Amino acid sequence: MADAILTLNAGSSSIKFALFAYSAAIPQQPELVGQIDGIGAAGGQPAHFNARDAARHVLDDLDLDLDGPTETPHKVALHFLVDWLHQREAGWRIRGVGHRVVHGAQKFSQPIVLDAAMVDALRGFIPLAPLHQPHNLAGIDAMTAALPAIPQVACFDTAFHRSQPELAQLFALPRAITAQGVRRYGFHGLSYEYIAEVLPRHLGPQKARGRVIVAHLGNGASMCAMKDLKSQASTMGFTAVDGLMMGSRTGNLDPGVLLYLMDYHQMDAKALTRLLYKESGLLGVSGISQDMRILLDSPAPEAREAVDLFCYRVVREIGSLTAALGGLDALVFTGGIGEHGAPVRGMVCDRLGWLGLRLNSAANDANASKISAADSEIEVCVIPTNEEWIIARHTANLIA
Ligand SMILES: Nc1ncnc2c1ncn2[C@@H]1O[C@H](COP(=O)(O)OP(=O)(O)O)[C@@H](O)[C@H]1O
Ligand SMILES: CC(=O)OP(=O)(O)O
Ligand SMILES: [Mg+2]
Repeated sequence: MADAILTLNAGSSSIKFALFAYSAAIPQQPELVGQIDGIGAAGGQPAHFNARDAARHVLDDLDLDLDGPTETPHKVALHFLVDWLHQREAGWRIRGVGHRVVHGAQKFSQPIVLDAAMVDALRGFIPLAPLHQPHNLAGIDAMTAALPAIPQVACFDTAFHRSQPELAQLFALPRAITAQGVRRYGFHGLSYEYIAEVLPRHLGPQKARGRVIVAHLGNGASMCAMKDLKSQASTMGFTAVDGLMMGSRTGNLDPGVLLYLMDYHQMDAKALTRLLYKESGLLGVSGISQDMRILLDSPAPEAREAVDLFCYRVVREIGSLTAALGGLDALVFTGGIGEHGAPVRGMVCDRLGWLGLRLNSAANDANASKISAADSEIEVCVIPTNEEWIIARHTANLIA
């Protein structure tokens, strides 16, 4: 039996997992990788499970009915996954489980080995990330129950941003509220940590340490301004609803809109949470879907407007982050939309000619790793992210 590290990334509508061979240097490619997505989808749509081996051969691909009499769809999905892994992991001995945990607040700026007190502390951050933290914790609970003797490690989405200058983390609130931890945290840190690690290979060591914006455009979307491969600023703030427009989240919003909805539409915190996180973004503006692929294929003007607004907001925030960095040397696209959405990258880059950015359209259409033209003043890259590998490596280091 060979030793392995299991990683779990339990998101708002999906659970991603990967199994890595455990060695002194964890390989970037997992032995087993898969996901359950479409968890809790509207209209009774089934969830979907897919798993592939190291050669990317499909091991299983099936619809899942997660409706249970008592348990939430996420919990049913986790039970399915634990059973499936039990059957499939034959030949592997799991030595540690690494979890993506979205919020570590000010308390955690490094990955940690979990114990009961730590898990309790993480539960205290649920109000800061209502769409993510409960699912992260459900994943930790399920794996602790299934593998009680195996160390569980939490890797935080917020940790990478703790290097930001104080001004980038502050809201213009009274000090007493700031002191309670109401500050800008930033998320998708495991993805940015991966990009920072591989960036010198793409840009060369010198430019990689320059002024770089990384656009992580997935279902959740944010951008990170980096210098010296460290986070200087991010579009996400106190929670993962801030910044860019997302699949079903608003991104930044005039706080006056919330006051208006509370005062004149009697919406309470629960109703506003649903509105801001689940009913807005690409889904709310298009009225069709939160899936960028569906909107790009749709002839409906509302779909077009949703995509246009998404790109416009990315461009506006690139302007803001460029100002924070004092200029721009390179732009990196990652995440599902960033890696595969050539039309989105094209629309964003076409609006950045004022920065001296020139796109190589053929390279962009081919999802090439470098998509800027030879005469572009800004180098533009597409780099597939690998949050799972970052989690596996931290886990291996901590349990060694
Ligand atoms: N070929 C594609 N073109 C455009 N968008 C795509 C493509 N493939 C995936 N996406 C989009 O990527 C998003 C999901 O990104 P992903 O990073 O997997 O999300 P998350 O990890 O946040 O669940 C969806 O909006 C999906 O439509
Ligand atoms: C923090 C966040 O938005 O995560 P995700 O993209 O997985 O929804
Ligand atoms: Mg993601």
